[in-house]
Amino acid sequence: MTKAAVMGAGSFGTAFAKVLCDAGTETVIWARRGAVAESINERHVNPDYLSEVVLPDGLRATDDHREALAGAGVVVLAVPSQTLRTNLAEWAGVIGPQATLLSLAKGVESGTLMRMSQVIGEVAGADANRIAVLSGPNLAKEIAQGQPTATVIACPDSARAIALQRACATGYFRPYTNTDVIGCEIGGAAKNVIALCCGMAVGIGLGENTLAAIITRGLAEMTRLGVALGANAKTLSGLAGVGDLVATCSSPLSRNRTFGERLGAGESLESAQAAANGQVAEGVKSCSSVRALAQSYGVEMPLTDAVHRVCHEGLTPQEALAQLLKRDMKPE
Ligand SMILES: NC(=O)c1ccc[n+]([C@@H]2O[C@H](COP(=O)([O-])OP(=O)(O)OC[C@H]3O[C@@H](n4cnc5c(N)ncnc54)[C@H](O)[C@@H]3O)[C@@H](O)[C@H]2O)c1
Ligand SMILES: O=P(O)(O)OC[C@H](O)CO
Repeated sequence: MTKAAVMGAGSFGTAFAKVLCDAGTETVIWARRGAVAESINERHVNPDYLSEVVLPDGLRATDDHREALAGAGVVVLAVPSQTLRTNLAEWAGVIGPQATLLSLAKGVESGTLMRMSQVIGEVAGADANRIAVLSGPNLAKEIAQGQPTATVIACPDSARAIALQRACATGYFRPYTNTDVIGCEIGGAAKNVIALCCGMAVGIGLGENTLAAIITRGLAEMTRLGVALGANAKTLSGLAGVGDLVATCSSPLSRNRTFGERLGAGESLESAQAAANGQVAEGVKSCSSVRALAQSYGVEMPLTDAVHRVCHEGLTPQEALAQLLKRDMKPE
């Protein structure tokens, strides 16, 4: 049976490692800190993330990446998108030549404007058929509690996608397959930015009409970008697009929405960052890379542009909102 190595013991790495174990897949999780690995092995608890969840007895943990990766047929990359390149560079030499690389990260790399599958291909020297991405409405805490959840596993090689689907399907976790890696990745990266925007609206004190408008127009702009990059528009209207957009924009569990809410309520970027307690709100960096990617393809993304200007150019959320409403009238 295939062994899976989950590289990263943050919220989603921990929740997904539990899913793999519950699906009957032999799983080892790599944690940066030895104390975290020790706690998972001895007390079946990750003290830093989802600490209220009891992890399966069968989940092994280590802070030694060589030990985690030895013999792994599936390597799950569960680190933030802006550190994936550096992390993977350390690990690439010991990943098996046939292993499937599954990215959980939702972001576009700053500077290179690469999607995560592109970063993985470049750093690991892996063929696109070996690289898969998982994306969908997947709030880690709800998954760890065993709440019914669906997701998408996208890989150009359908057989690998099906093998991954089998490796993580449980009574509460239902993965669908897709070959549209670009659509899934753009959905995952762009919805974090739209969730920041929704959070800002909530922080300002606005209601459901505004949120529905942001979600719907957010979907329109992320679909424009995805299609320009070669995605299938249907992917963006599925779980990895609309699904994730709705979950992230609506849930107080979302780090991106919560971060936006703090900005909307008048907190500074630094103060919102401090309150995040080291947990990643990917949209804060990806708003700039998604915006730059869109600009390079001549795609208009007014909400993403507004979020970038609030996060990085000193505009207040109220000013950004006023500017959005002043844009030229147009047909839907
Ligand atoms: N949390 C969720 O609900 C969720 C769901 C779906 C997808 N994701 C995506 O999964 C990815 C990982 O998210 P997460 O929630 O596990 O994040 P997190 O902040 O909870 O954890 C990040 C993990 O990466 C590790 N790490 C390794 N190298 C690092 C470095 N140089 N800097 C910072 N951290 C480093 C940290 O130790 C930690 O274990 C993100 O791209 C996120 O968008 C998260
Ligand atoms: O907590 P967030 O905002 O990173 O969102 C988590 C997941 O991506 C939701 O699908």
